[in-house]
Amino acid sequence: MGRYRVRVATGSFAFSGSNNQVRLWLVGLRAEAELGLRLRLSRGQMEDFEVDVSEDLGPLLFVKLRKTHLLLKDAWFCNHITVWVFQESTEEKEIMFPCYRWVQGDGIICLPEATAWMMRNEVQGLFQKHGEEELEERRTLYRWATWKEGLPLSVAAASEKDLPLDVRFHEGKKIDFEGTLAAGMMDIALKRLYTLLNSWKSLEDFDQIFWGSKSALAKRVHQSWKEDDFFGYQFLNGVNPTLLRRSTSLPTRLVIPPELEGLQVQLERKLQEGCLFEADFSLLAGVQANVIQGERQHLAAPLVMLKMEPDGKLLPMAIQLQPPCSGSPDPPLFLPSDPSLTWLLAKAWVRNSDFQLHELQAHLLKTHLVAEVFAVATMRCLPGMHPIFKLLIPHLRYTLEINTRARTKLISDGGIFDQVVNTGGGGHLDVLRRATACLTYRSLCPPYDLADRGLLGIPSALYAHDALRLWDIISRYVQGIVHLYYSEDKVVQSDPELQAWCQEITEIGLCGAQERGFPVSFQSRAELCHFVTMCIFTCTAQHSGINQGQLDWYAWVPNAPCTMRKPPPTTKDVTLEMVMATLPNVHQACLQMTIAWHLGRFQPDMVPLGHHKEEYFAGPGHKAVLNRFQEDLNTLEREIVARNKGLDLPYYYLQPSRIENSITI
Ligand SMILES: CCCCC/C=C\C[C@@H](/C=C/C=C\C/C=C\CCCC(=O)O)OO
Ligand SMILES: [Fe+2]
Repeated sequence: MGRYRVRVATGSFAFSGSNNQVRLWLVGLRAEAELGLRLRLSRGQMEDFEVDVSEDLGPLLFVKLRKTHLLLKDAWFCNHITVWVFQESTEEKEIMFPCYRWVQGDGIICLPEATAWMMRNEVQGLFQKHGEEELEERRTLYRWATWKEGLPLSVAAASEKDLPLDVRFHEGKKIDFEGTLAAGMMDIALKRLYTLLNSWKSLEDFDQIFWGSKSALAKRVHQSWKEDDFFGYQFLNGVNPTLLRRSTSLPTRLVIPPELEGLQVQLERKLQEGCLFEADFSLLAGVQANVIQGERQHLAAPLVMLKMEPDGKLLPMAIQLQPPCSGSPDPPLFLPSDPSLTWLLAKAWVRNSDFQLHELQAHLLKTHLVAEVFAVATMRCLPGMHPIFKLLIPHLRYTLEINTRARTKLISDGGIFDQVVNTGGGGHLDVLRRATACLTYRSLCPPYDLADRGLLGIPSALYAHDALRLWDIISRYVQGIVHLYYSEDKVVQSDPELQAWCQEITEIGLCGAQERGFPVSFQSRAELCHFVTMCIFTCTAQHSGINQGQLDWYAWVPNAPCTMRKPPPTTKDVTLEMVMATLPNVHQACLQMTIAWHLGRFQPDMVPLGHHKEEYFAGPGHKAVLNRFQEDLNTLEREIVARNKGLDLPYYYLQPSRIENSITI
């Protein structure tokens, strides 16, 4: 017997409230009691009421709730339920029952109290049983599917409408996503009309479509895209900082003709000095190019050699557009000393190739699709009371829906890639398969990836610096939470749900990725923390570092052409007509600008890294860990803002306030 105060918190986004009636039960170790209330819950409200219960319930384990409707079914989003227990001679006790899910239909939902996992082996196994039943239901809701062979598995959903309501865009996000896309398409129509009667013969003609709100950096790209140091800078701190590596030898594919002996000497000298770098796009070699409106597009697989100057600038030394092919003449090397249009076209080919590997390998595969594997495995293997579920779930928000939309609109038959990208038409799937086949665990962990690529300790490598700082901050946060639950390595080893989660990611979701360094089990807290840090880093910092730059670097199309309509040059006599006939046409350029803007813009309902409002954990320990995380992020924010003040080109993609808490776009 006792007096209870109950608080019911409803979500604050559109349609969270419900006109249906909601009934509640308190379930204790010794008994359960219906609270006899018929609640109608309003959006964004916390509604309190007090009840006296005659039975002796014992320690509260669950709250059960059930929504009943007379006529209209009206889903309700339950944030959480909090119960205060008043008993004689004891302090009032607050017990939290997190939910953060839609309550649909008239089934009974059972919410375990927030610290249930700590008692999973006690209370007559009630929590264990609840977790098993929960996973049984989740495994029917979240099923693996093979969208295309050779790619990571995805969630089974033909379109976003097939996804469970709990992982769908909330109404505001959906309206914003679809509304701005429609506005972007209008933009294209206007630009097409405007350019209809005008020429498309010079590079300046791209100015005709370069209007509308532009970031300061996009305007700078428009100004400086032809400059060699600006070209080199992008490999370090542009939209795709994942390809550059310090050379350890001259690449075997680099064939230097005798007449360029001087170049050979320079390259070798830079190699000896440790300041020779390379960007190798060999992954694109032999990929079938798209056919757009009956016009064959073309692809290259460049190699770029660059030198790091003492002032931190990265300058191109030579570009080889295609790898040597036996039985064919050696491919020409394009040099900064070539005629300006020739050198500019060679750089444009590199930028087009970088567009392909950035969007397909660095962006789609190594953030979106990998995050989707984490999301599906988490929903299938970890019950809501599991600490790793609670730690990860805020970083998986909206990812299943944005990826499903990408599969149906972007990389689908007739999607954006088929419409305007030179790897479209099936080549993009070939690139995704090749990239998946060489996707390593180390490449998703900046301390290893940057070391392997020889990019540690370079003052002008701002992405590298900020990525390492964020990795350490996230790692401390993960360790703080994990150590609250796993007191020693044995507890990790003996957690079957955790081990199943790891195995499902590596062996099923990533299709046997143990061959590429991914773990199939966790033998220690350190291994668990490293893996979960990689998950959160990928879903937050890495995606922000790779996604945001589309707005800045892809708006001026000649800097990142989505397609190339003529073959790569094989001689040095290049004309402006060749350049304009090669770069995207008006329609292709307009669509690129619209999609790049749509995907790269700031999301209106974005949640900054570490600032999710959902409270899955209970108890002072978690709050202290989360507070420390937020303090560390604030410190880094100040560091980056101060650093950027002194930079000609500020790097802000990994500024914590600009990092979204999950992959939502
Ligand atoms: C040309 C840019 C390709 C970017 C591919 C990389 C990652 C996927 C992307 C998510 C996209 C999600 C949905 C598709 C968005 C717009 C297409 C709409 C086209 C249409 O409706 O006609 O990450 O940001
Ligand atoms: Fe994205």
